[in-house]
Amino acid sequence: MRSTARVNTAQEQLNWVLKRVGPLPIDEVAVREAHGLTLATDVKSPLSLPLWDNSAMDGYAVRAADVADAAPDSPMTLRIVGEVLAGGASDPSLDRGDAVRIMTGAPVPTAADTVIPVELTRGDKGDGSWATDSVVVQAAVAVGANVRRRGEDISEGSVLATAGDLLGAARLAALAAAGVERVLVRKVPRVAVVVTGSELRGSEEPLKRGQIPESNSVLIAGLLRECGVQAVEVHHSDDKVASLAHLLRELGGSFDVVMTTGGIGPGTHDVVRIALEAEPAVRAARVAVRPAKLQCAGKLSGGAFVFALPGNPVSAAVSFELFVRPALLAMQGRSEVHRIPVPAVAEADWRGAEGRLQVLPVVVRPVVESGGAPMLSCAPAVNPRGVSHAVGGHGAANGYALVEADRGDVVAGDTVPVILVAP
Ligand SMILES: Nc1nc2c(c(=O)[nH]1)N[C@H]1C(S)=C(S)[C@@H](COP(=O)(O)OP(=O)(O)OC[C@H]3O[C@@H](n4cnc5c(N)ncnc54)[C@H](O)[C@@H]3O)O[C@H]1N2
Ligand code: MOO
Repeated sequence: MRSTARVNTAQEQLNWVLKRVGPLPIDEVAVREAHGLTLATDVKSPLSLPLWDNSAMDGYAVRAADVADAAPDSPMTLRIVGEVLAGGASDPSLDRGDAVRIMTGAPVPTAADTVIPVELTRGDKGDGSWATDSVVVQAAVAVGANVRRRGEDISEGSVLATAGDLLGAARLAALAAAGVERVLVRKVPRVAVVVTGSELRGSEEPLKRGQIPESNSVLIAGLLRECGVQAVEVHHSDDKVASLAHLLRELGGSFDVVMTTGGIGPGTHDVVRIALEAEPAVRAARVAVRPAKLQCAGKLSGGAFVFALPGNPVSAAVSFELFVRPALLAMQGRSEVHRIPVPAVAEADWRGAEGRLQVLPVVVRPVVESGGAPMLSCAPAVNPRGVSHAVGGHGAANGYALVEADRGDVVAGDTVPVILVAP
């Protein structure tokens, strides 16, 4: 492992990481199994949506010209010559003065051009009731009213989804509606997480002096799920350099990404840093960001990309947000790997990070100033003087305020960029 001589900016560190990761191979999966995956190719719609002209209302399919003179004082009576239900394949013909009962979603007969909702007609039992043999229309209707035209939503052959799209519920429904059964997606990285620290108590063990409950694996596994990595293998290292180095070698050969937390400081027992010293393509960097200034990342000899994150829980979370999340999305071939900062009004004063990008966990909420436009406000979720260990307050944060290195302190009422990170 080598160490950077100078302090990098967060952007430089991110660029360094992104240069060393690329999209994983492609898999073919059923649309119904593809939720949360990333599309690997553009998909053109094999069908037009709607597939054919169909009714937007329960009512009568007519020729608008036949009822052009209808009015409350000169109603017109139409002869009912058929009925089409949703799913019905019939195409009844209409002569002048004919109507066909039609239900929402049913194909509009070729000979009709307009649908009159049943509420606007008089039937067997008066206004708005259904008619058996003839129906009375008391108003003219515009040609094409209540007809959903073939292809008005999506035309056959047009691009329905683009390589790099996250396949969320709406996108998958669009593909399913267009008759797409299978899609090509990027493989999801296989990720192993190793937590280190002899002070960490496993679940259900009693707490002795000096011990704390282990929480970083819960944090990291959750953050991984939030960027598409569902299956995560978690290891608890015993804090011996030799066994950790052995574990990292093993995991490095069978995973795409290995993440560790803790043990990268300059301390005498910072075993991750020591274990990674033998890895030539891993780099220890000091980054001008607060928290999360210590970053070790790079390619393990076995092939996996390693992120050795600081042990402090909020530092680990911020490292994940700044460097790991974009890399994992890039590996999945996602077209957009960055979050979009939005402006929010600071609810309190706080000290900036003097020469470092401050990434402060905040609670972001919508506010409506009297008479003004609605906007967002943000309040520190943790004490800005001691962020990196404040795992409790961090739990309430739904975003991070990004205060640039040269900006100085923040004063209540200032506008600051925030990124929203809640799932
Ligand atoms: N002399 C210096 N000391 C420290 C420096 C420095 O530059 N010079 N940097 C500080 C910063 S910044 C950080 S961040 C930490 C990095 O330390 P490590 O990555 O070695 O982390 P640990 O010492 O192992 O742990 C730090 C802290 O986090 C708690 N922790 C660790 N793992 C977990 C876990 N899985 N679940 C919950 N909590 C965890 C651990 O108990 C410590 O309190 O170094 C500073 N020191
Ligand atoms: O810089 Mo450490 O990595 O914040 O808490």
